[in-house]
Amino acid sequence: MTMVFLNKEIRDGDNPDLTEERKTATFDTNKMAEVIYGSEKLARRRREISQAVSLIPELADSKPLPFLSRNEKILESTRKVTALNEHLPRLINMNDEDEAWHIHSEVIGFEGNPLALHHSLFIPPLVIQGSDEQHEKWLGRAKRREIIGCYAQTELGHGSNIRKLETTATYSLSTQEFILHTPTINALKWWPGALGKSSNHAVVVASLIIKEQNYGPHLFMVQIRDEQSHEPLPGIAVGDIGPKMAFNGADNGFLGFNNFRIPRGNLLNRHCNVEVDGTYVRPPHDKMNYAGMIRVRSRMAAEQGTFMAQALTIAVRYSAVRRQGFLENKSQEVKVLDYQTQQHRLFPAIARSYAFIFCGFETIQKYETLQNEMNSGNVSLMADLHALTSGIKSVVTYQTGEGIEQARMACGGHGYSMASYISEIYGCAIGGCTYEGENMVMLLQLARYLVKSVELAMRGKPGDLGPMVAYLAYPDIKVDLVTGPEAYVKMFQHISKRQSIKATEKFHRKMESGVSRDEAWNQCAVELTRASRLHTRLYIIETFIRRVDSIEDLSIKMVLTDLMNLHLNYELLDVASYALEDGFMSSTQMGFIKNQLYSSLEKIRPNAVSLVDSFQFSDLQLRSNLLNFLFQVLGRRDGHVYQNLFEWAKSSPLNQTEVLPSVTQYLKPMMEKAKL
Ligand SMILES: CC/C=C\C/C=C\C/C=C\C/C=C\C/C=C\C/C=C/C(=O)SCCNC(=O)CCNC(=O)[C@H](O)C(C)(C)COP(=O)(O)OP(=O)(O)OC[C@H]1O[C@@H](n2cnc3c(N)ncnc32)[C@H](O)[C@@H]1OP(=O)(O)O
Ligand SMILES: Cc1cc2nc3c(=O)[nH]c(=O)nc-3n(C[C@H](O)[C@H](O)[C@H](O)COP(=O)(O)OP(=O)(O)OC[C@H]3O[C@@H](n4cnc5c(N)ncnc54)[C@H](O)[C@@H]3O)c2cc1C
Repeated sequence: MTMVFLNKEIRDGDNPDLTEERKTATFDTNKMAEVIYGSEKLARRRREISQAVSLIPELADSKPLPFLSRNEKILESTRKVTALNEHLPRLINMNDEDEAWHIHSEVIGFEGNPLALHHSLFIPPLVIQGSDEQHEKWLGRAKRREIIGCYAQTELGHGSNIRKLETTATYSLSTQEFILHTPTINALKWWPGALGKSSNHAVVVASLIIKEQNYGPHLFMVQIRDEQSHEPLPGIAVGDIGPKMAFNGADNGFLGFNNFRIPRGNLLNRHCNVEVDGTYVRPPHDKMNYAGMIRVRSRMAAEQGTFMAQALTIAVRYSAVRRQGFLENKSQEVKVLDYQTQQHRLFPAIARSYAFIFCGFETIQKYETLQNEMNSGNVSLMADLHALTSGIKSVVTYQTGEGIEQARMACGGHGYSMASYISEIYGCAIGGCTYEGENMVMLLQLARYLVKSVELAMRGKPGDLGPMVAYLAYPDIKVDLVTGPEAYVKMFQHISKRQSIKATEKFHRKMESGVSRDEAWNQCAVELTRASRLHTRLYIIETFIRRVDSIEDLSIKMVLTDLMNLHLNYELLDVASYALEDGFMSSTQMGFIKNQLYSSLEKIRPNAVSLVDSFQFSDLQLRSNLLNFLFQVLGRRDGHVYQNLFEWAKSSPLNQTEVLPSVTQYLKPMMEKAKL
């Protein structure tokens, strides 16, 4: 039975420790979900979709994935994604990307699947870079899933430095074709998700060569497999790159071309073109072909925020049912969630999840504005958004990795078991530190922008600074943190500005001493990446404050203010040395920040479980359901972890027989031999 108690859903038969937590919450989790996901409708749709999915047995896992071989994982993820394909039109609005993302992550989970990249990396570049005629030819087919595609950019020898990609697309004047070629082993495409065994099409990034001149990376639509037999087309070598740290339900692949010909019309040519006579038509921005990467990076804050939120949902629920050790009362052991160290481990990460999701939605909107502007020929926003998303991508992926690892440790030994599901989430999330631009490389992209901005400010041209970096020209006026969030922002601005200036000055000094520009840059790179991180963390703080300010519901605003204060104090404490160094922050202020942090932990404690419940991940999504098979169990909404852990262990294939061949073949003979 389900009853509503103080606006909170309490279910009969749940672990009483979790029920007690849900009763103490001061807010309604449905209302919080509306704030997290942006509207009542979006939050409600997620619940409706989860509910509908839970009634379709074939969408549940038929086996626990950690017990499967790689082939079985791929078969199972493909079974689910194709079954889902059949149900999709009934379950979601097919034009709504958020609904599509939600239902896929719910059904497929983190292991990846052969269609994951089709929607996130194959269709979007086709939309962004393809002309209307090309949309007509391929987009409908792709959307209907008549063809399956991937995004093939990275090569064995080059991923970060895409100007040096070795795959060539040489224009043949005589046949009006492009000839795709892989001149060396290093030039093999390497890593693209779903390329290895599943895709029959790829958006391939290759260096465009016309009359022996290299025009740099361009995007081409390439059919790589026969649509009937699924065999690679002649001139194509393609396969799987083997098991990875995660995403083992997906077939990341390699791809090589042996003078493989494609029609001239396969260059994605909305913004650039090669005419019949070989004349190259330039795009309106040099880096137009990189626009798709900005798009993916702009989505990563919200995405990573939800990855971390899933790990935290598991860890916080478990911490509320796990009892170990004593506080004052020696007759009953305490919930581990009552330990200050446990709270310090988990609550700042909850705050970051909220912060990343809020920041993520703002960034996605910024990208949509950019996309509309680009469509009408205005590319002036590209540089700003490239810098911003480069920083956000790097900071959120790193901090998400930290947060998930804390969640794992917070679950003690059971966190280390695959029954927790946390290792799978971790493996997937930290991939984000590398994919879509290695973090250091992207931080250095933002640093270019910061250095230029500092130079403008130094040259007395603060009016030329965009709103994102206007603070670099602000005067240093000491602040009293007691006055609230704005003072924290000013303190952070000082820290970030000082680091950007220090790094820029060091860079200038190096060049003045005769070191070349590139070498000077490299000698300052650590300081430059520090500046980028500080700038990005400041931006995330500002978006958090903006979001909380905009909330009208008082009960929600109060708990989010507690979470925001925790975030402000945690972030500032983490970077305080920068402000202590130049005396901008006093040791008294430092003590104040620490005390505020500890008091925030206490304030959040009664709301901790409801703060993670508010993300409204279903048990299926956390792989904690027992729908029609035993699966990961630690984050279950009902909190019954122990009996389900035992069931999980019993379902291990190793336990299907009492005596394993390893014993009969090796251990027994060894022991027998020892007796002689
Ligand atoms: C449906 C879902 C199902 C289930 C869901 C459940 C679970 C799964 C969840 C998630 C998983 C999802 C997806 C799968 C995972 C992975 C997919 C991964 C895909 C990839 O990785 S694709 C490959 C990505 N590769 C990269 O990002 C490469 C990085 N490198 C670069 O971008 C460039 O090389 C770099 C570093 C920018 C340098 O380029 P270049 O050398 O050309 O430029 P310069 O450095 O010289 O700079 C010159 C100038 O140009 C400016 N600039 C650079 N880039 C841009 C840009 N994009 N826009 C605007 N301007 C740009 C730069 O700032 C310089 O300006 P300046 O001269 O300073 O003014
Ligand atoms: C899970 C996963 C999925 C992926 N999916 C796809 C996909 O679908 N399609 C696709 O095309 N690619 C994909 N990739 C590839 C990915 O985009 C690249 O691996 C990534 O861009 C990093 O490039 P790299 O491997 O060349 O790293 P490298 O650049 O070789 O990095 C190695 C080290 O060198 C450092 N480094 C490199 N250049 C610089 C520099 N200029 N300054 C300072 N340090 C530097 C880096 O910081 C890093 O520490 C995927 C990768 C992963 C892990």
